[in-house]
Amino acid sequence: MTVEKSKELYERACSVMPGGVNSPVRSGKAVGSIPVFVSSASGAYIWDEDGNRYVDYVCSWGPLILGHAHPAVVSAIKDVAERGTSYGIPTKLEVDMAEQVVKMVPSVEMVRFVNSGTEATMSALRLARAVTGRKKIVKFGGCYHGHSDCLLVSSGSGVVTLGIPGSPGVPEEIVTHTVSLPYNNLSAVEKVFDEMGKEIAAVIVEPVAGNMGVVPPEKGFLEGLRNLCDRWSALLIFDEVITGFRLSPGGAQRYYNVMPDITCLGKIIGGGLPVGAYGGRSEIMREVAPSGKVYQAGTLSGNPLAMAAGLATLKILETPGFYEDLEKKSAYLEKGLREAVSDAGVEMVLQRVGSMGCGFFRSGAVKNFEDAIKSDTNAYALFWRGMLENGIYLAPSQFEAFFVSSAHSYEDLDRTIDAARKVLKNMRGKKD
Ligand SMILES: Cc1ncc(COP(=O)(O)O)c(C=O)c1O
Ligand SMILES: N[C@H](C=O)CCC(=O)O
Repeated sequence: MTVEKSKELYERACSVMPGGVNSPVRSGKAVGSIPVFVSSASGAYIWDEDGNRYVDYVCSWGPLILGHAHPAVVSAIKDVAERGTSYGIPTKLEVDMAEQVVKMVPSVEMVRFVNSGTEATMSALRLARAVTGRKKIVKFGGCYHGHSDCLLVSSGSGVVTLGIPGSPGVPEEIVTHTVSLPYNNLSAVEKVFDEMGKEIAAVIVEPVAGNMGVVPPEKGFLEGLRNLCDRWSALLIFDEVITGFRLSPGGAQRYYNVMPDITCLGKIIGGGLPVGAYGGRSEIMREVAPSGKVYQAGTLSGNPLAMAAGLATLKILETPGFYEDLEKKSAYLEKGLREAVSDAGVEMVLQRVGSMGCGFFRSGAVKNFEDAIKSDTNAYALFWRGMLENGIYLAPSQFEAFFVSSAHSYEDLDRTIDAARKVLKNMRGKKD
């Protein structure tokens, strides 16, 4: 396998873009590689500039639950593009899309579309602070909610992958109102509420953590957060940027049957185009300008191409049996990988919820960030490079998820399991 063209592009990229990429997680730094440069994609596959084909489990970091270039999504985008790409004036598509989201996500009665998950969480927090008249927010170590200042504390995703402790440029005064606690530790949350409950505006949580690898909520954790927020009149924000429309048509809130006050959405809602959204009960959402005073705006918000791609995607997700099929495929992959791990005698813990999962190179279940960072990242790097050589594209970080899409065939899954078996066997006793 040659990646000469990717190498050339990477050299050019590094002289004109920081680190050669437009988002840090794309860099292969953490796995001792250069990034491969993609030239095209279809279904479960991506092709790089050198013509190598890979089965893709990054799926654009989650949005592509239908796989790449799904015909219905492409056709919706083409159809709209021919009539204009942006107006900055309301469209019927935005109304259709908002109605669709309200129909699918149980706790959302009104929604505002933005352009990214970062905007969604940032705006949700502003709204929560305005509604409660309080300043403090509680988040959890290893959860990632985008890169807005007050949320870049004990963050997952690229922040942990690249070993960045916080971020220079974020003033201390801004993060003094952010309290970070261990995921799945309800008594730590209780303690903080006992100390400063009347100052806490909101608790923001990834209902399944997907940015420190994949860490499911322990039984009672989400319910406990709901109860504490109710007791102290704080708002519960579910950051469903990853889990929204992935775990069920109604996201993690439907999957676990725990309702937040505000839901942040992104990724799948845009069908592969840049969209985010935040929504909740009408009485809360009416506080957003122009019906209320909480300011939040966007030149391209509700962009017709993005609305069309999102709507086409969400409609397909309503097909009866869609999530059952995805679960079967994901369980098949998990079973095959478990067998490969056990046959190879390598220490790897597989954690999966629905079609998102990850393998931590360590022993024992991972319940929080502390556990996750004890993984052997050198072993992951070795595994990643081996899988790439065998035509399987995984996230270039131990602390990200793999995603199964409806486009992955059982043949693709078998190919992945065979590759893992071969790579893991070769790894025994070897480290970076
Ligand atoms: C849970 C979660 N929240 C928020 C974000 C931020 O979204 P975006 O990258 O679209 O700004 C991400 C991913 O990046 C995410 O995984
Ligand atoms: N883990 C991030 C989102 O889920 C990865 C996306 C990015 O930051 O580029």
